[in-house]
This record gives sequence, structure tokens and C-alpha cells, in this order.
Amino acid sequence: MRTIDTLDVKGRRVLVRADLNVPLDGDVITDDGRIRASLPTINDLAGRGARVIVCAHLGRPKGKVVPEFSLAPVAARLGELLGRPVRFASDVVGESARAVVTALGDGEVALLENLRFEAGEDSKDDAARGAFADKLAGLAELYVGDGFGAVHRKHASVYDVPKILPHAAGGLIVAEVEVLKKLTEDTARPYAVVLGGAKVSDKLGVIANLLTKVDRLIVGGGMAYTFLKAQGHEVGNSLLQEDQLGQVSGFIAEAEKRGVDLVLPVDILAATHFAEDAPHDVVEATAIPADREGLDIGPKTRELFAAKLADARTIFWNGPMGVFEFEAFADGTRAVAEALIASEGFTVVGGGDSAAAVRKLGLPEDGFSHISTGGGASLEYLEGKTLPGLAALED
Ligand SMILES: Nc1ncnc2c1ncn2[C@@H]1O[C@H](COP(=O)(O)OP(=O)(O)OP(=O)(O)O)[C@@H](O)[C@H]1O
Ligand SMILES: O=C(O)[C@H](O)COP(=O)(O)O
Repeated sequence: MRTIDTLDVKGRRVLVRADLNVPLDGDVITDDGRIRASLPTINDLAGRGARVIVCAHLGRPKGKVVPEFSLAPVAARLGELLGRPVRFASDVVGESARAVVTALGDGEVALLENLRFEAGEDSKDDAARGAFADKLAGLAELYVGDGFGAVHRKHASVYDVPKILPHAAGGLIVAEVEVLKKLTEDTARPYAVVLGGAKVSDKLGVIANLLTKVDRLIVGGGMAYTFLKAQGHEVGNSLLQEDQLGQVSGFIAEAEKRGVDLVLPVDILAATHFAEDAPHDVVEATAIPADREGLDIGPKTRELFAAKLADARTIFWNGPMGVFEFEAFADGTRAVAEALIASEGFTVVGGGDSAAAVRKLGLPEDGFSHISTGGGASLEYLEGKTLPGLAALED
């Protein structure tokens, strides 16, 4: 991949695709890790006199303008962290974007509104995506891909624009790939992967491939309930991917056939509803009451998962073990994070919320070999898949 130092950027409009998909509480950014991770590339380009046009997505507004997914709070935070004003365009490729880009001076930075407000960005239709990519590319002369967390998406700003503009990979993508490569080559064993989080349907897909690579697969968080249900247990109102039960039964059989140690929760914190102060009890994972919702793994599971990680020499962890944003349901996530910190092996945490959880729980970031900004992206990289956003930068 060509790197940004090979680009002559002075006085030129450079479109930077960043991943600024940060957790928000209303319009308050609860963790700015992904914004911070994007600073070195933006600073480097601006410092060399580029006119930097940053573009990014927030949430999944599905091609419509949804005000709560506006990047306006991110523009303000980006400006604070850069220590220079960031001009914010109130649309993506419309009048505001064109005016902001035209007014941009050398060394100045702009941020476009949420890319996913435009239906072309994540359209499955090549022509629709291409038409939007043409408009986006029309704003700039050069393209820099730096949104590692989104490189697994075949989206216009990730995949199609670099086919139109001369391009290079930003420092974040280069650094992420360098570390994650180590997990795919000569992996020290036992190799354990811990999966949790809420993007269940997305991430179940990676399991088939991971089962050919890992020694232990530990499943918690919102991911676990589809496994428990596939084993025939009641999961109440817990997060469930009903349409993927058959696929998950297949994973359970495949793990057994391959001798992969598939580790599921043995107890659960089952709450009456999804709330910070919801009454809850510890229940057996095989006996979640029909009117309850699993919001964290239980104490026996915390011990079990820690024991399974204790002698692992490579650990990759994506997805919180529970709703860590609520203090009462953060202990499972804390226990897994602490098990990685205690490990003498090579440990990688991946994902916006997983990394945010580490910081929110006050755990030392240098306790891990690497904290990746990509969750789904790093998992798909570990599968050995060609990721659209990386392939486009290699061409
Ligand atoms: N049992 C559960 N029920 C509901 N939500 C859960 C549960 N366990 C974890 N979560 C939620 O999962 C969310 C994070 O999941 P997600 O898959 O987005 O992880 P991630 O680290 O951000 O990865 P990515 O970068 O791919 O988005 C958190 O907001 C957390 O509250
Ligand atoms: O949070 C992430 O993993 C990235 O920003 C990608 O977001 P997405 O899963 O909505 O495509």
C-alpha cells in the first residue's frame, strides 16, 4: 500500500476517510478514542499544507438524514483535539459541502456530514454507489483511506472513491494492519478468541472461519444467547438472532468435530428490563426466566472465562460481555479485560465499544499488546478475508 508521505499534498484537496463512529449519549461523546486515533494522519496532511476534507459515518441511519446521527458534535471535538477550527459541512456532497471545500485554505480542515445520510454510500447497487462516489470524489483531488474500523464495508467512501482518485493509506490503517498481521502468522498457541457485543448478525458470520484457526472460542455478551437457544435453552427477552439458529447449531457441531473448545456462559445476570437500575438476579445460563433479559455474564462465568484465558499465548477480544455502559452490568467485561491484562501472551482488543469499555472501566491501555479501532474489521481481517477498503488501497 502506498503511504501518505509519497503524496504531494501541498495546496491540494485531500479527502480522508476516517472512522469517527464514536459512542454518543444524546449529543455528548462518551469516548473519543476513534477521533484521537484519526489525529496523526489529519495533522500530518494539514501540516504539509493540504486542504483536508474528512469524511466519516456515524451509526446506521440507512440513507436518510437522522438528526441524532449528525457528525456536528464530532466536528466540535475534532477541532478541540486538533487545536484548530474544523469547518463543518451540513450536508455530504451538496451546497454546504461544496461551499466549505471551496473556502478551505492550505492547512485547513473540514468535516462533511454523516456519509450514511446519503443512500448511495452503503447501497448494494454498484451503479447507485458509483454515482455517489463520483460526487464525493468530485470534492477532492486525492484520497487517503484511514478509517480502519470500516475497511470491511464495501461502501462508496471506502471502496469506490479510491478507484477514482489517486490514493494512499493513512498511518492508522498501516499501523493496524501491521499488528493484526502478527495474529495471522505463526500464532503462538493456545490461541483464544473472545466474542461478545451486540452486532450479532454481522459477527456470527466470522465464526465458521475462526473455527479453523483458533483453539478456544469464548462467547459472551449479546452473542451468547443465540448459542444458548440453539442448545435448546430458554433465553427470555435476551438479544437473539432467531434466523441464525440453524447456522449456530452448525458451529456448535463443527467446534466439536474440530476439537475447538467452545466456551459459553454458565450463569447470567438476568434483568427485568433494559435499564441501569433494573432489578436482576444471577441465574443458570440454562434456566433464564421467560420474562428476563440477560445483560451480563454471571460470577461463575467470569471465573470460567478467566481460567480459559490464563494460559493462552494469543488472545483476541471483540465485544463487551454485557451492557458495560450500566455499572451493574459491567463486571463481566471488566473480568475479561483483566484476564487479558494478566496474560503474558499477545493480547489484542478490537472494536469501538470494546476499546471504550477498557477506558470507561479505568483499565490501563498499556496493559494490552494492542487496542484496535476496528471490531468487525479486525475480525474479518483475522479470517484472512480480502477487505474491500484495503484491496482498494492496494490497487
Ligand atoms: N447481553 C447484552 N445485551 C444487549 N447488549 C449487549 C449485551 N452485551 C453487550 N452488549 C452491548 O454491545 C455493545 C457493543 O457491541 P459491538 O458489537 O458494537 O462491539 P464493538 O466493540 O463496538 O465492535 P464494532 O467496532 O464492530 O462495532 C455495547 O454497547 C454493549 O452494551
Ligand atoms: O463501529 C464499527 O465497527 C465501524 O465504525 C463500522 O460500523 P458499522 O458496523 O455500522 O459498519
